[in-house]
Amino acid sequence: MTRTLSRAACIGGGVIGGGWIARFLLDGTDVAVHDPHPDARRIIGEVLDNARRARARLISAPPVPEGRLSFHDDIAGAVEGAEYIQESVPERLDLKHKVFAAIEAAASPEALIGSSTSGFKPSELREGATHPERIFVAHPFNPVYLVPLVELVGSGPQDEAVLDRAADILARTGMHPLKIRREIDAHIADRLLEAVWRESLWLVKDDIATTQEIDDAIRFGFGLRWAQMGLFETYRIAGGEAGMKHFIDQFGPALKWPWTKLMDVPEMTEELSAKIAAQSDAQSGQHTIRELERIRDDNLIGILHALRANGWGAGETLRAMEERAFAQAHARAAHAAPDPAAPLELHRAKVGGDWLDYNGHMTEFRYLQVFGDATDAFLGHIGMDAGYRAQGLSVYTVETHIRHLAETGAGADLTVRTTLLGFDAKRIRLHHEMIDGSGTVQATAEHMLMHVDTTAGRACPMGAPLIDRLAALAPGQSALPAPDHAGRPIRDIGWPLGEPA
Ligand SMILES: NC(=O)C1=CN([C@@H]2O[C@H](COP(=O)(O)OP(=O)(O)OC[C@H]3O[C@@H](n4cnc5c(N)ncnc54)[C@H](O)[C@@H]3O)[C@@H](O)[C@H]2O)C=CC1
Ligand SMILES: C[N+](C)(C)CC(=O)CC(=O)[O-]
Repeated sequence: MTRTLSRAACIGGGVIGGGWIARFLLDGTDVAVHDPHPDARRIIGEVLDNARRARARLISAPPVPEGRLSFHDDIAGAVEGAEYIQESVPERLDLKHKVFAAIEAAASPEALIGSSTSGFKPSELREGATHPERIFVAHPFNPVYLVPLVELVGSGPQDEAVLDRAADILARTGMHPLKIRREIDAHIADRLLEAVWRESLWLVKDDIATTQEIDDAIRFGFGLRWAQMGLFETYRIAGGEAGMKHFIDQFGPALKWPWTKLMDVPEMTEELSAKIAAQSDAQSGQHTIRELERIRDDNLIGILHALRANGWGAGETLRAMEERAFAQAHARAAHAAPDPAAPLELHRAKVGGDWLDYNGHMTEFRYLQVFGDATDAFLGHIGMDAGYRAQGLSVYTVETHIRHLAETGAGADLTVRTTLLGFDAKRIRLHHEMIDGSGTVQATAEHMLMHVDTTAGRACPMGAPLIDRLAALAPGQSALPAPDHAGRPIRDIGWPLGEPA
């Protein structure tokens, strides 16, 4: 299992700093924050609420125990003992220099210092620094707790090692680090975004389109394509069978046509600013910013889930993050020391909003998912880990009986209590009880598992440590009262009609 960053410091906890804080905390890292804003705790708390909600919907693995959040009156207090420091103060170079000076005065010499800057180059950020080589750009995207990209920029080849260390740390939090080859104002993504932004300002200024119409042109059209194939792959397809070469031959000359004002920025007068703000209010003013954040988050999660299902782009980053969360959960289960004379609590889950069916209840396959994950947690607990499976040995479920006992709704915090109902050389019989936060039993499941030689494709006796761990659990587990429904089939209701049941 890869190691979680133990302590991070976040200097600045606004829109972006708040997102960083959430990403680190929800990954189990302790986060020390300095932000002089009088409402910093409230604002960060609200961002965290949205981030927790999003994370529970994003990945089905049991949540990693959150890190500890602490607030500090000065930068020195926040950076003390931090392995990784992220600066997210307003985009002013003089302010960033002051902040770096305060960080350097108190931070450990090994600590990495990333800056969220959208536009400044590392060489500018480093002016006056005592250890300039460890200051680099780590430019994230809003919301930082959901969007995986982070652009990493150094000042030259000598910074490779620092960027590699940062990439390793940030990849472990589920990010997709993109190392930029050479420093440049506004890195890669903001240069692209600024081009679209400048054209959009012209369209509003010249009364060609409103903010709503421009957003529709993006979200009903090319914006849908960008999340999955970007620009060049999309245009390759647009070249037809002849591909990119044909595309360039056809549309290359258009770049000389008067389609674009990209080199020319409209002056941001009071009038233009007020016009944009009024149109934006008309477009979205019915929602609070926090509501808009939740709408955005739910849509992003849906897109990420679709990409994960297709094994594509940012979906691959999500899959890796989820696998890591499951591996951490299984490792926790393997090291857990629950009372062997009581049902074993080895798995937890939260019901995501997209887990519901048309009745507003948790949909059927999610029950099997939660019970399946609880079985995996149990198997991890008795020592069936990746190393065991690598020997060509595993466990297959050969029979399942689920009872649905309550109307499990969105947001329910589920705990699964597992009882070992029996085992022999090749089989394990398990009972799971799924309870919600109030202790109400939502569902139960009984499974028969078969130990198999996966290469030969047939059942075979279990090896150590499984059989030894099962034997150790047996005295306590067999003393528990067996559930009265254990071993019962679904009740006969009489068939053909009229025949006694
Ligand atoms: N907002 C965005 O969409 C993005 C912003 N960024 C970059 O992130 C950085 C921060 O931007 P935002 O979060 O949008 O700004 P913001 O204005 O929302 O937050 C800045 C925070 O820094 C705090 N602050 C001010 N002086 C401070 C100091 N001396 N020490 C500690 N905290 C201090 C403020 O109280 C505020 O909470 C900027 O460099 C920006 O370019 C990067 C990606 C996206
Ligand atoms: C507008 N912005 C330049 C601050 C945007 C970014 O830096 C990245 C983002 O999240 O769009």
